Amino acid sequence: MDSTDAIKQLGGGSLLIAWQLKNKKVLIVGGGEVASQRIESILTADAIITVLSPEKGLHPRTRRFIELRADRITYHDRPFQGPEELDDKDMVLTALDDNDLSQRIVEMSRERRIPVNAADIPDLCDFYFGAQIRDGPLQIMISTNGNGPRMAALIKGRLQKGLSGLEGEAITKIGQLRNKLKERAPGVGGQLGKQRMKWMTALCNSWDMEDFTVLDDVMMEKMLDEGWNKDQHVPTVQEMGVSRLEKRSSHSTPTIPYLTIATAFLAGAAFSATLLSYWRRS
Ligand SMILES: C[C@@]1(CC(=O)O)C2=NC(=C\c3[nH]c(c(CCC(=O)O)c3CC(=O)O)Cc3[nH]c(c(CC(=O)O)c3CCC(=O)O)/C=C3\N/C(=C\2)[C@@H](CCC(=O)O)[C@]3(C)CC(=O)O)/[C@H]1CCC(=O)O
Ligand SMILES: NC(=O)c1ccc[n+]([C@@H]2O[C@H](COP(=O)([O-])OP(=O)(O)OC[C@H]3O[C@@H](n4cnc5c(N)ncnc54)[C@H](O)[C@@H]3O)[C@@H](O)[C@H]2O)c1
Repeated sequence: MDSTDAIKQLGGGSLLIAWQLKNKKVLIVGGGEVASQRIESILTADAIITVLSPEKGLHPRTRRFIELRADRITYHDRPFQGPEELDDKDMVLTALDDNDLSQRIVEMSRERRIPVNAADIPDLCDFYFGAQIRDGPLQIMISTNGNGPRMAALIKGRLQKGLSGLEGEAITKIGQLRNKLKERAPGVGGQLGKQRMKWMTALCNSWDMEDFTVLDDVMMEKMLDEGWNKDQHVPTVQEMGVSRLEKRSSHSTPTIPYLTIATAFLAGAAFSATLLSYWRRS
């Protein structure tokens, strides 16, 4: 990537970022199907939403969001009135069947330097939405940079097939462990920061991702006591007594992924007993 040619050729894409919208004010103009998808995405990001649309144009999903999430959504049953609608807003989204109005709202937003997305005018968008895969803290966005939104949805399906469905849980556990580590080794940057990063990186690299899902509070403390606190040793799965007999292979199979040896033994014993009694009867 760092070759001269590669550096000279950088460009033509968009910046992929995880925008932090918590408690920011988002205006959505329009209440149809696309608006309902926007509301879902924006609610996920904990923003405060204002929806503007005549009541007769509301999609049933939009209606449901408005009814059920009054804590986050203010709804106005009226058409867009003018630039004052943009006062205090941190982001503006249009999802309108009126291309001219959409364009004017983009211009108004631009004058006020408010980031704006117009669902019907890609060329004027400051950012695009993408197909999303979410699993707890794991967020994957697929973007075709405006070329083929349906393709993004199809690629999402492909990627989902390759995930175990346990990644989100594993990441949650890693997040908890990182917080505990930061409590033991506080501070930003410096030598300690480097050591912390090295330990976390080595740990993440050496365990199977799914193994992290079995960690509980006690095991995390043990890992830090017997790992980090002892010369920053990276504990192995075996040292931690993590026993894994079965790994969930597909996103769509909601089986219990981990069995303790005892449970597996009991299950095995019960199976053999059933088999034996069947043989005796026949
Ligand atoms: C990914 C997704 C996310 C989301 O919307 O949340 C998304 N569109 C989705 C679906 C979808 N959209 C359309 C179809 C019909 C088939 C087709 O046209 O392909 C389908 C398929 C379907 O519904 O299955 C029609 C369409 N889309 C845009 C226009 C305007 C235009 O292009 O002029 C038109 C009318 C075109 C026309 O009139 O012909 C524009 C945009 N749509 C984007 C995102 C941005 C680019 C993202 C990217 O390139 O990756 C961008 C640029 C702006 C934006 O919206 O931010 C979501 C799938 C989510 C999922 O299923 O998981
Ligand atoms: N980006 C995407 O993913 C995507 C996908 C499909 C369609 N689109 C485009 O997005 C737009 C919206 O699609 P949709 O299916 O939600 O359309 P829709 O017809 O269901 O919704 C249009 C909404 O605009 C509202 N509206 C109209 N005039 C208004 C005004 N003056 N003030 C406030 N609200 C007003 C209506 O009440 C309605 O709720 C279309 O232009 C479509 O081409 C984008």
